[in-house]
Amino acid sequence: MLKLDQVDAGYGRAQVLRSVSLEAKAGEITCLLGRNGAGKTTTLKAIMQVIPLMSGAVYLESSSLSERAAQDVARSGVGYVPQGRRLFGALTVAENLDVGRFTRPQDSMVLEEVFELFPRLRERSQQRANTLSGGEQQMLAMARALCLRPKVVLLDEPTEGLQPSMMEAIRNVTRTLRERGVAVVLVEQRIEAILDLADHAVFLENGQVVETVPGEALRDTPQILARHLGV
Ligand SMILES: Nc1ncnc2c1ncn2[C@@H]1O[C@H](COP(=O)(O)OP(=O)(O)OP(=O)(O)O)[C@@H](O)[C@H]1O
Repeated sequence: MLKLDQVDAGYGRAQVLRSVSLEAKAGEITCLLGRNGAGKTTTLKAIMQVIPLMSGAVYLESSSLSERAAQDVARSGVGYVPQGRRLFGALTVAENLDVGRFTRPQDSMVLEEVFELFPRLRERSQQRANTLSGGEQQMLAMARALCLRPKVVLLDEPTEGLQPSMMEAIRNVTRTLRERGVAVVLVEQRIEAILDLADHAVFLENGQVVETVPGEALRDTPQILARHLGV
């Protein structure tokens, strides 16, 4: 579904990613793991073309996303939920969702479908985003990205700072996306939040992919986590 082929990318002249190749398949959760500063967020930004590639390519199905504008990448089927959520705080829940649907109104999710996934947002549809709890804000950020019915969803630390019940709600929606055939790319610091979700894990170190393992290996072989994350 989504493929990175030997991607080099960074900020200005500072190269962060070095020849990163990975694949995220439909109906699977691919976890990007690595220590602080390993390049996980930078990988998501390179997929979205928020930062330009120095070399290599990113493909969605067979079409190249390289050198497209970020909003074109979103329109062509990649939903991005960045760290920190980036909501419009002064707008209501419903208005934030309208922004999500604005670029492709004809086949975007109707509000009813979004609210089925996130019932809590239905009750708060007229509430301003900046008055929502952290967990509700994360739900809104995910809901907004899902409005365009993406084929691929990139989630950057979606459970960061959330209490367990909210964390579980986010994890459940992530599972639902997998069941619906979406390719999910998940960045998480908290291993316990992804251990049972991962279909594949890709370990990054200093901007390079150092190992890719299936989810079962992650669960059955604790040495893998110890080796790469020191946990
Ligand atoms: N806007 C930026 N300008 C310059 N360098 C940056 C920028 N953003 C990140 N970097 C650098 O790129 C490297 C990778 O950062 P990145 O945020 O991708 O790591 P990460 O694996 O997501 O880390 P974390 O788990 O701490 O979020 C780091 O050395 C970081 O300092």
